[in-house]
Amino acid sequence: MEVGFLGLGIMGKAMATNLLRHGFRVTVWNRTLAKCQELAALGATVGETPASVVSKCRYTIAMLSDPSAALSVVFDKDGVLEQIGSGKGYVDMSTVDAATSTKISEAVKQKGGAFLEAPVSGSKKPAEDGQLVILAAGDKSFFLGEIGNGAKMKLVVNMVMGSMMNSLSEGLCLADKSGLSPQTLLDVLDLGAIANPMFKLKGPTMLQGSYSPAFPLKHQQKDMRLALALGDENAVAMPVSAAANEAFKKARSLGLGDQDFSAVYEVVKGAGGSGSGQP
Ligand SMILES: NC(=O)C1=CN([C@@H]2O[C@H](COP(=O)(O)OP(=O)(O)OC[C@H]3O[C@@H](n4cnc5c(N)ncnc54)[C@H](OP(=O)(O)O)[C@@H]3O)[C@@H](O)[C@H]2O)C=CC1
Ligand SMILES: O=CC(=O)O
Repeated sequence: MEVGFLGLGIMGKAMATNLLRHGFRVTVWNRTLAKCQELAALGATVGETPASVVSKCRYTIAMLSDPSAALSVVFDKDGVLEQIGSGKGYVDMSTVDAATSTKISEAVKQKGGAFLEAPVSGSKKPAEDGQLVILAAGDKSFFLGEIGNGAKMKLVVNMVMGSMMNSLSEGLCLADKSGLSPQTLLDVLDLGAIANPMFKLKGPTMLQGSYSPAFPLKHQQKDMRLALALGDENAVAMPVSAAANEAFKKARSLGLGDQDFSAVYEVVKGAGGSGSGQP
Protein backbone atom coordinates (compact mmCIF):
# COMPACT_ATOMS: atom_id res chain seq x y z
CA MET A 1 0.00 0.00 0.00
CA GLU A 2 1.22 3.49 -0.86
CA VAL A 3 1.27 5.81 2.16
CA GLY A 4 1.89 9.54 1.93
CA PHE A 5 3.93 11.39 4.53
CA LEU A 6 3.99 15.18 4.88
CA GLY A 7 6.62 16.77 7.13
CA LEU A 8 10.08 15.29 7.61
CA GLY A 9 11.30 17.04 10.74
CA ILE A 10 12.76 15.19 13.70
CA MET A 11 9.64 13.07 14.18
CA GLY A 12 8.37 12.76 10.61
CA LYS A 13 11.71 11.54 9.29
CA ALA A 14 11.87 8.78 11.91
CA MET A 15 8.23 7.77 11.39
CA ALA A 16 8.43 7.68 7.60
CA THR A 17 11.66 5.67 7.84
CA ASN A 18 9.83 3.12 9.98
CA LEU A 19 7.04 2.81 7.43
CA LEU A 20 9.63 2.07 4.75
CA ARG A 21 11.36 -0.45 7.01
CA HIS A 22 8.08 -2.26 7.50
CA GLY A 23 7.46 -2.72 3.80
CA PHE A 24 5.13 0.18 2.99
CA ARG A 25 5.65 2.12 -0.18
CA VAL A 26 5.94 5.74 0.95
CA THR A 27 5.66 9.03 -0.92
CA VAL A 28 7.09 11.93 1.08
CA TRP A 29 6.84 15.69 0.91
CA ASN A 30 8.53 18.35 3.00
CA ARG A 31 8.33 22.15 2.71
CA THR A 32 12.11 22.22 2.47
CA LEU A 33 12.29 19.69 -0.34
CA ALA A 34 15.98 18.91 0.19
CA LYS A 35 15.03 17.04 3.38
CA CYS A 36 13.29 14.42 1.22
CA GLN A 37 16.57 13.19 -0.19
CA GLU A 38 17.49 11.08 2.82
CA LEU A 39 14.14 9.27 2.60
CA ALA A 40 14.47 8.92 -1.18
CA ALA A 41 17.78 7.17 -0.58
CA LEU A 42 15.90 4.65 1.58
CA GLY A 43 13.37 3.99 -1.19
CA ALA A 44 10.70 6.69 -0.77
CA THR A 45 9.19 8.50 -3.72
CA VAL A 46 9.21 12.30 -3.47
CA GLY A 47 6.00 14.25 -4.10
CA GLU A 48 6.22 17.85 -5.25
CA THR A 49 3.25 19.14 -3.26
CA PRO A 50 0.90 17.88 -0.52
CA ALA A 51 -1.82 17.63 -3.18
CA SER A 52 0.30 15.42 -5.41
CA VAL A 53 1.05 13.10 -2.49
CA VAL A 54 -2.65 12.78 -1.59
CA SER A 55 -3.59 12.18 -5.22
CA LYS A 56 -1.23 9.18 -5.28
CA CYS A 57 -1.90 7.69 -1.85
CA ARG A 58 -4.93 6.17 -0.18
CA TYR A 59 -3.73 7.32 3.25
CA THR A 60 -1.63 10.38 3.98
CA ILE A 61 -0.02 11.15 7.33
CA ALA A 62 1.14 14.60 8.43
CA MET A 63 3.67 15.48 11.15
CA LEU A 64 4.03 19.26 11.16
CA SER A 65 5.26 21.79 13.66
CA ASP A 66 2.19 23.68 14.87
CA PRO A 67 -1.39 24.74 14.07
CA SER A 68 -0.41 27.22 11.37
CA ALA A 69 1.72 24.62 9.55
CA ALA A 70 -1.03 21.99 9.86
CA LEU A 71 -3.61 24.39 8.40
CA SER A 72 -1.35 25.66 5.65
CA VAL A 73 -0.57 22.17 4.34
CA VAL A 74 -4.28 21.39 4.11
CA PHE A 75 -5.85 24.66 2.96
CA ASP A 76 -3.19 26.49 0.93
CA LYS A 77 -2.68 26.18 -2.81
CA ASP A 78 -1.51 22.67 -3.77
CA GLY A 79 -2.67 21.54 -0.35
CA VAL A 80 -4.26 18.32 0.85
CA LEU A 81 -7.80 19.55 0.27
CA GLU A 82 -7.31 19.78 -3.48
CA GLN A 83 -7.03 15.99 -3.80
CA ILE A 84 -8.66 14.46 -0.73
CA GLY A 85 -11.97 12.72 -1.38
CA SER A 86 -13.95 9.54 -1.11
CA GLY A 87 -11.83 6.47 -0.42
CA LYS A 88 -8.93 8.51 0.93
CA GLY A 89 -7.86 9.12 4.52
CA TYR A 90 -5.85 11.91 6.14
CA VAL A 91 -4.15 11.39 9.51
CA ASP A 92 -2.71 14.45 11.24
CA MET A 93 -0.23 13.41 13.95
CA SER A 94 1.04 16.94 14.71
CA THR A 95 0.42 18.43 18.16
CA VAL A 96 -2.21 21.12 17.59
CA ASP A 97 -5.26 22.47 19.43
CA ALA A 98 -8.75 21.01 19.15
CA ALA A 99 -10.02 23.91 17.02
CA THR A 100 -7.34 23.31 14.38
CA SER A 101 -8.04 19.60 14.33
CA THR A 102 -11.78 20.18 14.03
CA LYS A 103 -11.33 22.65 11.17
CA ILE A 104 -9.21 20.17 9.23
CA SER A 105 -11.59 17.30 10.00
CA GLU A 106 -14.62 19.21 8.77
CA ALA A 107 -12.93 20.27 5.54
CA VAL A 108 -11.66 16.76 4.80
CA LYS A 109 -15.06 15.20 5.50
CA GLN A 110 -16.84 17.79 3.39
CA LYS A 111 -14.77 16.56 0.46
CA GLY A 112 -15.76 12.95 1.23
CA GLY A 113 -12.46 11.92 2.85
CA ALA A 114 -11.89 10.31 6.25
CA PHE A 115 -9.90 12.03 8.99
CA LEU A 116 -8.10 10.93 12.13
CA GLU A 117 -6.32 13.17 14.59
CA ALA A 118 -3.52 11.14 16.09
CA PRO A 119 -0.97 13.17 18.06
CA VAL A 120 1.76 11.12 19.68
CA SER A 121 3.49 10.93 23.02
CA GLY A 122 7.13 10.00 22.80
CA SER A 123 10.10 11.67 21.19
CA LYS A 124 12.84 11.14 18.63
CA LYS A 125 14.02 7.80 20.04
CA PRO A 126 10.55 6.24 20.49
CA ALA A 127 9.75 7.42 16.95
CA GLU A 128 12.88 5.71 15.63
CA ASP A 129 12.03 2.55 17.60
CA GLY A 130 8.36 2.46 16.56
CA GLN A 131 7.32 2.96 20.20
CA LEU A 132 5.18 6.10 20.08
CA VAL A 133 1.94 6.25 22.04
CA ILE A 134 -0.76 7.36 19.58
CA LEU A 135 -3.72 9.35 20.93
CA ALA A 136 -6.22 8.74 18.16
CA ALA A 137 -9.72 10.11 17.70
CA GLY A 138 -12.05 10.40 14.75
CA ASP A 139 -13.59 8.13 12.14
CA LYS A 140 -13.68 4.48 13.18
CA SER A 141 -11.82 5.28 16.37
CA PHE A 142 -12.79 3.82 19.71
CA PHE A 143 -10.20 5.55 21.82
CA LEU A 144 -10.94 9.12 22.78
CA GLY A 145 -14.21 9.86 21.03
CA GLU A 146 -14.97 12.95 19.00
CA ILE A 147 -12.42 14.92 16.99
CA GLY A 148 -10.61 17.36 19.24
CA ASN A 149 -10.26 14.92 22.12
CA GLY A 150 -6.98 13.54 20.77
CA ALA A 151 -5.56 17.06 20.53
CA LYS A 152 -6.81 17.95 24.01
CA MET A 153 -5.39 14.80 25.59
CA LYS A 154 -2.03 15.44 23.96
CA LEU A 155 -1.97 19.02 25.26
CA VAL A 156 -2.82 17.93 28.81
CA VAL A 157 -0.02 15.33 28.71
CA ASN A 158 2.52 17.83 27.42
CA MET A 159 1.42 20.46 29.93
CA VAL A 160 2.26 18.00 32.70
CA MET A 161 5.53 17.14 30.97
CA GLY A 162 6.56 20.81 30.65
CA SER A 163 5.85 21.48 34.31
CA MET A 164 7.79 18.37 35.31
CA MET A 165 10.77 19.48 33.23
CA ASN A 166 10.82 22.83 35.02
CA SER A 167 10.48 21.14 38.37
CA LEU A 168 13.37 18.79 37.60
CA SER A 169 15.48 21.80 36.53
CA GLU A 170 14.74 23.57 39.80
CA GLY A 171 15.53 20.42 41.75
CA LEU A 172 18.91 20.03 40.03
CA CYS A 173 19.74 23.67 40.76
CA LEU A 174 18.61 23.43 44.35
CA ALA A 175 20.63 20.28 44.91
CA ASP A 176 23.72 21.91 43.42
CA LYS A 177 23.41 25.22 45.30
CA SER A 178 22.76 23.51 48.59
CA GLY A 179 25.88 21.41 48.35
CA LEU A 180 24.35 18.16 47.09
CA SER A 181 25.34 16.22 44.01
CA PRO A 182 22.77 16.71 41.19
CA GLN A 183 23.72 13.27 39.86
CA THR A 184 22.90 11.77 43.25
CA LEU A 185 19.55 13.56 43.12
CA LEU A 186 18.87 11.82 39.78
CA ASP A 187 19.84 8.48 41.30
CA VAL A 188 17.56 9.03 44.30
CA LEU A 189 14.63 10.18 42.11
CA ASP A 190 15.02 7.07 40.02
CA LEU A 191 14.52 4.81 43.02
CA GLY A 192 11.33 6.36 44.33
CA ALA A 193 7.66 6.84 43.53
CA ILE A 194 8.27 9.68 41.05
CA ALA A 195 10.83 7.79 38.95
CA ASN A 196 9.99 8.25 35.27
CA PRO A 197 11.60 7.70 31.85
CA MET A 198 11.90 11.42 31.14
CA PHE A 199 13.99 12.22 34.24
CA LYS A 200 16.11 9.15 33.54
CA LEU A 201 16.69 10.06 29.88
CA LYS A 202 17.10 13.82 30.12
CA GLY A 203 18.67 14.27 33.57
CA PRO A 204 22.18 13.09 32.66
CA THR A 205 22.33 15.10 29.41
CA MET A 206 21.09 18.21 31.24
CA LEU A 207 23.96 17.86 33.69
CA GLN A 208 26.32 17.75 30.71
CA GLY A 209 24.71 20.90 29.24
CA SER A 210 23.88 18.86 26.14
CA TYR A 211 20.61 19.77 24.41
CA SER A 212 20.69 18.09 21.01
CA PRO A 213 17.02 18.42 20.02
CA ALA A 214 14.78 15.37 20.37
CA PHE A 215 11.75 17.51 21.20
CA PRO A 216 12.47 21.14 20.27
CA LEU A 217 11.82 23.65 23.03
CA LYS A 218 9.83 25.90 20.66
CA HIS A 219 7.31 23.05 20.26
CA GLN A 220 7.09 22.44 24.01
CA GLN A 221 6.34 26.15 24.49
CA LYS A 222 3.69 25.98 21.75
CA ASP A 223 2.08 23.08 23.62
CA MET A 224 2.13 24.97 26.94
CA ARG A 225 0.54 27.95 25.17
CA LEU A 226 -2.20 25.80 23.64
CA ALA A 227 -2.82 23.95 26.93
CA LEU A 228 -3.10 27.24 28.81
CA ALA A 229 -5.65 28.42 26.22
CA LEU A 230 -7.61 25.21 26.87
CA GLY A 231 -7.44 26.06 30.57
CA ASP A 232 -8.79 29.55 29.82
CA GLU A 233 -11.70 28.08 27.85
CA ASN A 234 -12.60 25.79 30.73
CA ALA A 235 -11.83 28.19 33.61
CA VAL A 236 -9.18 25.87 35.02
CA ALA A 237 -6.55 27.66 37.11
CA MET A 238 -3.08 26.41 36.17
CA PRO A 239 -0.52 28.54 38.02
CA VAL A 240 2.21 25.88 37.87
CA SER A 241 1.86 25.48 34.10
CA ALA A 242 1.70 29.23 33.58
CA ALA A 243 5.00 29.64 35.44
CA ALA A 244 6.54 26.79 33.42
CA ASN A 245 5.37 28.48 30.21
CA GLU A 246 7.14 31.69 31.26
CA ALA A 247 10.39 29.76 31.67
CA PHE A 248 10.02 28.22 28.18
CA LYS A 249 9.23 31.67 26.74
CA LYS A 250 12.33 33.07 28.40
CA ALA A 251 14.36 30.20 26.94
CA ARG A 252 13.04 31.03 23.47
CA SER A 253 13.95 34.68 23.95
CA LEU A 254 17.49 33.55 24.72
CA GLY A 255 17.74 31.67 21.42
CA LEU A 256 17.15 28.18 22.81
CA GLY A 257 13.99 27.44 20.75
CA ASP A 258 15.67 24.92 18.47
CA GLN A 259 17.44 23.14 21.32
CA ASP A 260 15.87 20.26 23.19
CA PHE A 261 13.15 21.36 25.62
CA SER A 262 15.37 20.27 28.52
CA ALA A 263 17.42 23.42 27.73
CA VAL A 264 14.95 25.26 29.96
CA TYR A 265 17.43 24.15 32.64
CA GLU A 266 19.71 26.94 31.37
CA VAL A 267 17.02 29.51 32.21
CA VAL A 268 16.45 28.02 35.64
CA LYS A 269 20.21 28.10 36.24
CA GLY A 270 20.16 31.74 35.19
CA ALA A 271 22.69 31.19 32.43
CA GLY A 272 20.82 31.33 29.08
CA GLY A 273 22.13 31.25 25.55
CA SER A 274 22.21 33.64 22.64
CA GLY A 275 20.36 34.03 19.32
CA SER A 276 17.06 35.23 17.92
CA GLY A 277 14.59 33.11 19.88
CA GLN A 278 12.43 32.82 16.79
CA PRO A 279 10.46 29.57 16.38
N1 LIG B 1 10.12 16.00 18.77
C1 LIG B 1 9.36 15.38 19.67
O1 LIG B 1 9.86 14.81 20.67
C2 LIG B 1 7.88 15.35 19.54
C3 LIG B 1 7.19 16.24 18.74
N2 LIG B 1 5.82 16.19 18.68
C4 LIG B 1 5.08 17.12 17.82
O2 LIG B 1 5.29 16.66 16.47
C5 LIG B 1 5.29 17.77 15.57
C6 LIG B 1 6.60 17.77 14.77
O3 LIG B 1 7.68 17.86 15.70
P1 LIG B 1 9.23 17.74 15.25
O4 LIG B 1 9.36 16.73 14.16
O5 LIG B 1 9.99 17.57 16.49
O6 LIG B 1 9.45 19.21 14.66
P2 LIG B 1 10.51 19.77 13.59
O7 LIG B 1 10.63 21.22 13.91
O8 LIG B 1 11.72 18.93 13.56
O9 LIG B 1 9.73 19.57 12.19
C7 LIG B 1 8.65 20.39 11.84
C8 LIG B 1 8.13 20.02 10.47
O10 LIG B 1 7.05 20.92 10.13
C9 LIG B 1 7.35 21.52 8.86
N3 LIG B 1 6.75 22.86 8.78
C10 LIG B 1 6.88 23.88 9.66
N4 LIG B 1 6.16 24.95 9.25
C11 LIG B 1 5.58 24.59 8.07
C12 LIG B 1 4.71 25.24 7.16
N5 LIG B 1 4.28 26.50 7.38
N6 LIG B 1 4.31 24.57 6.06
C13 LIG B 1 4.72 23.30 5.85
N7 LIG B 1 5.53 22.62 6.66
C14 LIG B 1 5.96 23.25 7.78
C15 LIG B 1 8.86 21.55 8.79
O11 LIG B 1 9.27 21.74 7.46
P3 LIG B 1 10.73 22.37 7.13
O12 LIG B 1 11.69 21.21 7.18
O13 LIG B 1 10.57 22.95 5.80
O14 LIG B 1 11.03 23.40 8.19
C16 LIG B 1 9.17 20.17 9.35
O15 LIG B 1 8.96 19.17 8.39
C17 LIG B 1 5.08 19.02 16.45
O16 LIG B 1 3.71 19.33 16.45
C18 LIG B 1 5.55 18.56 17.84
O17 LIG B 1 4.94 19.31 18.88
C19 LIG B 1 5.09 15.23 19.34
C20 LIG B 1 5.72 14.31 20.11
C21 LIG B 1 7.16 14.31 20.30
O1 LIG C 1 5.40 15.95 22.49
C1 LIG C 1 6.44 15.57 22.98
C2 LIG C 1 6.65 14.29 23.61
O2 LIG C 1 7.79 14.02 24.07
O3 LIG C 1 5.69 13.51 23.70
